[in-house]
Amino acid sequence: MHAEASPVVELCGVGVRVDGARLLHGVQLALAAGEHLAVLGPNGSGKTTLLRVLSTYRFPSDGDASVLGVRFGAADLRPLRASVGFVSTALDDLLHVRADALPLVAAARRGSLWPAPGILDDPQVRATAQRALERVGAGHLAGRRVDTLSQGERQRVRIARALVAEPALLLLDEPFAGLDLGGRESLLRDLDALLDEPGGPTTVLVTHHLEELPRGIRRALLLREGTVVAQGPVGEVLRNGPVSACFGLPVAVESVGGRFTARAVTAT
Ligand SMILES: Nc1ncnc2c1ncn2[C@@H]1O[C@H](COP(=O)(O)OP(=O)(O)OP(=O)(O)O)[C@@H](O)[C@H]1O
Repeated sequence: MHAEASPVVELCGVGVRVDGARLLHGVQLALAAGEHLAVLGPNGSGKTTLLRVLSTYRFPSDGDASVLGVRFGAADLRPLRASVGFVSTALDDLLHVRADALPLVAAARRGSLWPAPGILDDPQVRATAQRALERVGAGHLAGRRVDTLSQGERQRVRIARALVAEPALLLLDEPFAGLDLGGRESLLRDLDALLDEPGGPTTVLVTHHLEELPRGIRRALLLREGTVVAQGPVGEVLRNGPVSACFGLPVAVESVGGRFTARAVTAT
């Protein structure tokens, strides 16, 4: 078990190389319990690779990594995985599943995709799964078949499946991909509430878009070509200079009421 004071995430000089390609290089990161981080960067900058390291499924080629107090290479990482929720449409197992949301969420509590017959007979399992749906504003979807849900609704079911195991670390890879403006804003509100929960999971959210940061995320890390361009409090990192350097074009960043917007600046 990890000590209470251990950082949730600690990366020291972490690099990932695959077949001679350098996907990440020299990443330093420390996250304490309750600190939420946004990882931003252009396509191919290494965001998903970083999440895979944090999920413990990608072992770094260089440097030291610890998640929830367990150091990579020093202990079996598999038991740790139950405490890390990883939500990604790339791992999409929910697109064609002909089952209702509630048993699917309950199944995730046992680490499986397909709900075993009678899984909801246990009132505690049922209540836990219902609560996980409610935490992401999806309690009303409990009896809906997942393959009939909209993108935004299905995304909530994915997040509920991650939450039902009570993870200490929640990794969200582009949670707003495919959502329209209303869907994005609605999911943002639900994530805001989740991030504000006392004792809720430390969350790392990957996105390309500054507009997609819940207010509860107070730290940001900018990646470009596998290297950290800047990291720190959102108010310091999400500024014209660092964001322009990260995306490789002049960008004007604005912040209104804790939300950010970015637009490319064209020469007139
Ligand atoms: N197994 C692999 N072998 C070689 N290169 C890889 C492998 N996996 C990823 N890459 C490359 O590593 C780079 C970083 O990929 P990654 O998916 O982490 O980027 P990303 O920032 O999440 O991109 P996107 O925003 O497009 O999803 C990309 O150039 C990608 O092509």
